[in-house]
Amino acid sequence: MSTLLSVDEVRHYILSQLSPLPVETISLEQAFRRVLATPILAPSDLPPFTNSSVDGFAVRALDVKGASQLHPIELKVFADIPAGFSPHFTLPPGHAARIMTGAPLPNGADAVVPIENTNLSFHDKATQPPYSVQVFNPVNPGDNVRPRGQDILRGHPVFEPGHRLRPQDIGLLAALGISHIEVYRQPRLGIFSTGDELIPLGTAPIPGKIYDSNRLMLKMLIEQAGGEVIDLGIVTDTLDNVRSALDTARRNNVDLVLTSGGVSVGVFDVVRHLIEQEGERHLWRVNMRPGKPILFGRYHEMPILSLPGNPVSAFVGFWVFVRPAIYRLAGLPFVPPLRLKAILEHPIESDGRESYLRAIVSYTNGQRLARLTGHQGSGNLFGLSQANALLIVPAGVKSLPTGHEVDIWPLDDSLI
Ligand SMILES: Nc1nc2c(c(=O)[nH]1)N[C@H]1C(S)=C(S)[C@@H](COP(=O)(O)OP(=O)(O)OC[C@H]3O[C@@H](n4cnc5c(N)ncnc54)[C@H](O)[C@@H]3O)O[C@H]1N2
Ligand code: MOO
Repeated sequence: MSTLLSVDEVRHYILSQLSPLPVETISLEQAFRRVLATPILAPSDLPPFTNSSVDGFAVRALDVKGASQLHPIELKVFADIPAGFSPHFTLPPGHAARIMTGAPLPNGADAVVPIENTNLSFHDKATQPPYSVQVFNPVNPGDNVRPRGQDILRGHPVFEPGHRLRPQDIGLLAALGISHIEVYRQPRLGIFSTGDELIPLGTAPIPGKIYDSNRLMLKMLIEQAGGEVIDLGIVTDTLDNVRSALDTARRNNVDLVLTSGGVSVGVFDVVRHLIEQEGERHLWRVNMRPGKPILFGRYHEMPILSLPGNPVSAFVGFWVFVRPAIYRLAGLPFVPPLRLKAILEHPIESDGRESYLRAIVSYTNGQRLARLTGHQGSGNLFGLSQANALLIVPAGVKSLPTGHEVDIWPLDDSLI
């Protein structure tokens, strides 16, 4: 048997064949999970003006020096500053201005006394400001004041290119008044499943046939990774049908085609045959379990990544190769997936390929413990669904004893 390529070699090669997609301008409304293509510098200070962090009275700190519960200091209330109002006056010495949280501090004032430290209670918005206020506590200059630019100064870098926008980032850009941004175009992936045995969901069971589970799973995985899906359905095992699906993908200008099934050594493994005869097969078969017969190539320039039909092989192949490929197209830098350590609860046998086994990892006495879920056959989706991590056995290793420390990939956030 020819030597199999290593997982790292294959991933490296696939990434070298793909580049970030062209840049487009979109509105911030559409920006969730999109990847910035240009740096963003703060166009203005944030907050844009010095303002109060409490509801209370803006004062000159010197005026309330020595104030106490027994000896309050009384100040005349000069004005009212509701949020949204811009005060065009200077607070005269010996005076206070009623101010609401977020409202601009008037010139002359250098601190705010919270309403709780005065003889007054909360007023509703419509209430006229009182004639005077008694202050029970002193304040230092700057107390309860949020200076202009405290959060970020104009011209300061906010985000670098390659940053994927989260809700809080979008909130920040909105606060800065940025309504449009330049991002990499979202990767568009065409997907289809191959196999004469496949029937679509919603049809009655037929002897010898199985439901096409890969397409739905891969569709969700693509969307989770930030890609857009062009669903090309189920394709039966003929060269004509596979060619026609690939041509449809080309017409839809997909950035990458993802297929499942038909890449092993069977007579009906038509995806591989078609790519070998009418496209370019760049690589095939990786030293990995499950997922060995993965194929990468091109069909009339269009990159194609073909995953094995076994559902767990398709899932693992996606995690190991397709997700990084989508990230590359999306303009994200390659970051190796987060690996954590766990201790084996039982011995493990492997076949020497780099293995991604389905595991349940739990915390006991501050340690992560790992055990395998059910039968590890690459067709067994239940075992995958039970797992909260993939347990990685390195290439060349055939057995690991109880207590051995292994690497795991969390499949959900509960382990992080
Ligand atoms: N003689 C050999 N046979 C096989 C080898 C080998 O090296 N020598 N490799 C095995 C390995 S490893 C894998 S993985 C599979 C992959 O084969 P294919 O990619 O060609 O996939 P299929 O044969 O089409 O299907 C495999 C398996 O998966 C089921 N399947 C396919 N598509 C779907 C789908 N969309 N949803 C659910 N299940 C699907 C299919 O019915 C088969 O059971 O080859 C081994 N054989
Ligand atoms: O590589 Mo296959 O994916 O072992 O099942």
